[in-house]
Amino acid sequence: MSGGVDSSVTAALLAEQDFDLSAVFMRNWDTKDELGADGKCEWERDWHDVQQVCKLLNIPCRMVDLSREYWLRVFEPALRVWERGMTPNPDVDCNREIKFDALVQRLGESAQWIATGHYAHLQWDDATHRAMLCRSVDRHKDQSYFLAAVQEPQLRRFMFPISHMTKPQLRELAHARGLPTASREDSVGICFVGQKRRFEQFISEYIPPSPGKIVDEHGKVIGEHNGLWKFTIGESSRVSGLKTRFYVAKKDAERNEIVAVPGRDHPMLQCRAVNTIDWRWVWPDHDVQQVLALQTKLGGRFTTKIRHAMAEIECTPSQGTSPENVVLSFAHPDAGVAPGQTAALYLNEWCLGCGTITETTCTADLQESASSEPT
Ligand SMILES: Nc1ncnc2c1ncn2[C@@H]1O[C@H](COP(=O)(O)OP(=O)(O)OP(=O)(O)O)[C@@H](O)[C@H]1O
Repeated sequence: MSGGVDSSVTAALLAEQDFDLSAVFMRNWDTKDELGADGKCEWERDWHDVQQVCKLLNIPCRMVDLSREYWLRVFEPALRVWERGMTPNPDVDCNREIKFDALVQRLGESAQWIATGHYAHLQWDDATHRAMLCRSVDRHKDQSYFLAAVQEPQLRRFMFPISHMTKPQLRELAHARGLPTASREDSVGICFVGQKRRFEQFISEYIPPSPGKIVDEHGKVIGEHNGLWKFTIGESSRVSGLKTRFYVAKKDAERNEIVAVPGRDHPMLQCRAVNTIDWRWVWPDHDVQQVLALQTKLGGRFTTKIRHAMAEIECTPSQGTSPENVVLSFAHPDAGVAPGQTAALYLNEWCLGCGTITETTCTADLQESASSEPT
């Protein structure tokens, strides 16, 4: 339980059934001086709420400290990715490394099943008796994207009891049960950065400034920046001294340069395909050929999701130049796609796994290669 309303309702639903239940709160962050507006650490407030809910439901609860594991396996690797000018997704890594691995190891045999308040659905495949990770009923809240790097042997021990509910239904139920967390706002952003702390201020405590140039698409210097990680691809940004807004099209880590373009519709912002590596298929024996064969068998379409909040893009997966490489070609261009991000692949409702984007191909790249082809 996290202290949020989703895991509170999860516990309440299970408490009404015949389970031998106990709650676990993970403390993932150790910094004592990061206080919220009320003078309490974020995790202290969360732990307090977990205890309140458990008291009401009459279930035992305990705290486990996984801050060391979180630091080593999620936060430090993410810092290295930000430093290289790329965009990691620590929430995907947190599920893979911490909730579905370090926590499971720590609980050992003491827990036969583990339930969380994720909006995702596990369906059981009749033929193989394996769990299929699927979207939840609430499409808007669906969190299967964050679980795309967790593999089936880990997933099969989990339950997602709120997968059939929408958030408004869940809040209603929380109020009806008188849960003290019923009105708690949804958590936003990276799980360890408290809601009130701004991302930039937080990360700048860990990554030193690294000044460099901002150039336009022709390489002309138009401004300066203080660190690649402060800029997000696709984001509109002000360059001091210039009146018009610019959009970040590219971050060049070797030159420590940002390429900015003048309009949101610029061809350098329109991503048409991504090259990905480090694939984690939810069913570990899957590969590109197998998922293409699945589509032939089951029908339907492939889509990819690159950020939680982003709309899905219809795509075609194909084998890249090496066995580790998967290329996802988009049916229509999309903005704001960046190296480092996690691309999850879906076949209809089924989330098949995810890879890490190493390279993007945009409309401008395609125009360039077409114009350089011999006529
Ligand atoms: N610190 C934690 N300790 C134990 N479980 C956690 C913790 N953080 C998250 N979880 C589990 O993972 C689920 C998803 O967490 P996440 O932070 O992504 O979602 P959320 O939608 O904000 O959920 P909630 O409303 O329960 O906080 C939670 O519902 C909870 O079951």
